[in-house]
This record gives sequence, C-alpha cells and structure tokens, in this order.
Amino acid sequence: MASLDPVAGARAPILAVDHLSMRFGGLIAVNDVSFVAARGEVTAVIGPNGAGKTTVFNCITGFYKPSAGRLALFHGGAATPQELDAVTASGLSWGRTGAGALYLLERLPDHKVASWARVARTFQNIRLFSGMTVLENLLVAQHMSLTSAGLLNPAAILNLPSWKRQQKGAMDKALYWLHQIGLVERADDPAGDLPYGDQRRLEIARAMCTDPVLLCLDEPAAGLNPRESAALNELLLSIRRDHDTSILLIEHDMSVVMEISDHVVVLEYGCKIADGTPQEVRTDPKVIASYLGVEEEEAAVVEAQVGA
Ligand SMILES: Nc1ncnc2c1ncn2[C@@H]1O[C@H](COP(=O)(O)OP(=O)(O)OP(=O)(O)O)[C@@H](O)[C@H]1O
Repeated sequence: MASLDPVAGARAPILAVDHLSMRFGGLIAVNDVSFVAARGEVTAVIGPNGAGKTTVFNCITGFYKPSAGRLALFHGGAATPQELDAVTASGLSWGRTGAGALYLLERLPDHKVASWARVARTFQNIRLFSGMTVLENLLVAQHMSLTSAGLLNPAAILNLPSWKRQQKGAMDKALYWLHQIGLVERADDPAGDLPYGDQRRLEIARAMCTDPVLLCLDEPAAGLNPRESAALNELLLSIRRDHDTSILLIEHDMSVVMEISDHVVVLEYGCKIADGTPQEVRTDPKVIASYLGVEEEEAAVVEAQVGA
C-alpha cells in the first residue's frame, strides 16, 4: 500500500484521524488512535466486541466530542500541512484550502458534520422510517436541502420553475438510487415490509441521497444471509466505482471486509494494533492472535512470532 501521509500522501486522504482518544469516566474506550482513510477507498475498522469501533464512528460523526485528538476531513483534495495547522490554530471548525476546504469534525455539532462536512452514516440497527414508503424514505433524506432552499424563498412560495427544478432533482436522485438497489417495483411499499437485506441497502441508498463525501457504515452486513451479503458488496463496490464517496465501515463479517476493503484498521481494547491492506492485516500475527482467534498450537507459533 502506498504511503498515506495524513496531509499530502501519494493517495489523497479524505479523513485523517490524529491521536483520537475518548474516555467515559475511568474507561478509555479509544486510546490515542491515528489512521488515514484515503479518498475513493473503502476503509474497514475491525476488532473484537468492545474494541472501540463504534466510539470512533461516534466521534467522527459528531455524536461524541472526543476527549482528545483531531479529525480532519478534506473536501476537494489534500490540504497542505500549513493549511491544516492554520485551521487548527484558528480555533475555527473549518477553513478553505487550495484544493477546497477542510473541516475539523471534533469541533462541529453532529448536524453540521452531516450538512457541512457531508459525512453520512448508518447504524448497527436499521433506522428507516418503516411506515413511509421506500420512495418517501429516499425523498425525506433530501428534505434538509429542499427546506433550507425553501425557507423564505420566494421561488418555493410562488412555485417558480427554479423550485420545481429542485424538486425534480430530488425525485430524479431518489429514482436513481431506487434503480441502483433494484427496488423500483417496491417504490410504493412501506419500507418496513421489505426483507431485511433490502432494508439495509435502502438505508445506504438513503444516506447516498445526501451526496456524502464520506459514508460511514456501522456493521452493514450484520444479520444478512450470503445472498444479501453479496448484494451489499456489489452496492458498496458500485458506490466506490461510480461516485465521489469514500467509505468507512465497521464490520465483523470478514468475507465482506476482505472482499471490498482497500485498507483495514484493527482495534483492540481501544488501541490500534494493525493498519494495512486486507492481505497484510490477515497475516499479521497480532491480529490473528487477538481478533481472529487461533487454535492452541497455532497460538504458540503466533506468540513466538509476536515476541520475535
Ligand atoms: N456512552 C458510553 N458510556 C460508557 N461507556 C461506553 C459508552 N460507549 C461505549 N462505551 C464503552 O466503550 C468501550 C468501546 O465500546 P464500542 O461500542 O465503541 O466498541 P465496539 O468495538 O464498537 O464493540 P461492538 O463490536 O460490540 O459494537 C466498551 O467498553 C463500551 O462499554
């Protein structure tokens, strides 16, 4: 894997997590974790239960204010170290850069992480509007951009062509994503009536309707059967291929991680223990020993390797 300098690496970063820590009273859930997610890549965060994965996500998406650390998100391309330092020193939550803009997510409330920094997320448990139709779920995701354009907006009040164009744009986008997830036929059915795998993909499509630069998925394959899991992989690979959206995912299903990730970060007890390509991580003795689990006799070999 090419070097991933947080600021100006060969592969432009979308997110640089820098010395992130999160404490809950005496418990250190995330302990001085740093990694970079590259633009246009799928980065997986893995680790055993309680390793701190969801806490990292909650810090990135503004649900938690980190106890320490910096979470820099880059729009348009990499920032220079000077630009990153200048925004950090300014005390502001964002600044313009030569390439576009950078946002310090730890300084933004969650709704601004979503609307300004354009970071979208899904949760471990599905959070669709189950009584709304499939199509309505995709339209409601775009409600913020439509209403903010509409507030005190004469175009909306008078139903002018510009307003109609915006509404048509929202419908076109919803229909595009309906096609992408193969649910056109079920557009008018309540979302809660869909099979579980379809609900998962609808949730991802709904997040994509907000045009995120970074899509954070918390265990998207949880509870899926192998066929549904394959459909999920296909959707995520198509997002990576066809859209300017980078993906950060937490996943326990190693088949998903190994098949679609470009880069894997491994946490254990809140600390990062490995960071590399799926191949590098898969063969890392620390990962084998601590996360994937080993047979007794293998453990002795691993221990020797780790100690070496
Ligand atoms: N709001 C909170 N208050 C107190 N402790 C918390 C809170 N959130 C998480 N923790 C603790 O932080 C540690 C890390 O939890 P976290 O949910 O981030 O782990 P995880 O790797 O996502 O686990 P899982 O795979 O089971 O979802 C755990 O010990 C958990 O109990």
